[in-house]
Amino acid sequence: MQDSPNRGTFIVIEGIDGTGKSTQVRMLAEALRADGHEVVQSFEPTNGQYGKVLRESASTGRLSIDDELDLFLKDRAEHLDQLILPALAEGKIVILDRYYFSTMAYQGARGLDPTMIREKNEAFAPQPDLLLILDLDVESAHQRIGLRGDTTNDFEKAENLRRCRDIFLSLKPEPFARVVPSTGSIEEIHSQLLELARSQLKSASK
Ligand SMILES: Nc1ncnc2c1ncn2[C@@H]1O[C@H](COP(=O)(O)OP(=O)(O)OP(=O)(O)O)[C@@H](O)[C@H]1O
Ligand SMILES: Cc1cn([C@H]2C[C@H](O)[C@@H](COP(=O)(O)O)O2)c(=O)[nH]c1=O
Repeated sequence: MQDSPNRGTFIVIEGIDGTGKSTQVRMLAEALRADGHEVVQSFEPTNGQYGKVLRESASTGRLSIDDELDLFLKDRAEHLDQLILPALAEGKIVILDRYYFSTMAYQGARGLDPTMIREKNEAFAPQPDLLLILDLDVESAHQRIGLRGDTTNDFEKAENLRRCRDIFLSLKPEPFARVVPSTGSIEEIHSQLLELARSQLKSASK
């Protein structure tokens, strides 16, 4: 899909469950607003009609792989249409907690070909300007999920997350991707992400 001209900046934060994505999306959005930017923050799966079904399936039992892929694609198309593309067209910064790289990783970990998943997504979903992949070993990620007060769900089984992590790391050579180790403190990781985002905004304004 072609990028539209005069658009805002599209930043995506990815990684396996428990790496700190939601924490960092919130902090990055606040810091960029403090810099004077208009920022829209959001997440996938959304709380829309398709996203709700997917969220429920994490505790009630996963759908068939075909139905799961179909619903993630529909949820994303609706998200792009209703929120992401309008905000970018207005020149805003959009920061997402998960996007189609999660589909490559999680539905790829269930056996689908990540390249096929990517092609299906990129037929309608624009690439982000900056993809920040938080990387953490599965054991530490599970500890953090436990500290948050949650038990692990059907998407978060250790073997599944190991495969997801490998697929996320396979994206490292992409020119728009940066892998950031998530082993440091929340503040340390925030500083790194903010520096990468500011540098992206600076190069886009040249
Ligand atoms: N760098 C860090 N060091 C220690 N704890 C952290 C760090 N980052 C986040 N946490 C804590 O780990 C837990 C999980 O963080 P968070 O919910 O942001 O992760 P997430 O990647 O969004 O998870 P999920 O994908 O499951 O929604 C939270 O309790 C958060 O406070
Ligand atoms: C976008 C997307 C998400 N998932 C999975 C990954 C998570 O385990 C759950 C819920 O997300 P949250 O960030 O923990 O709230 O959904 C997926 O399998 N495929 C996707 O495309």
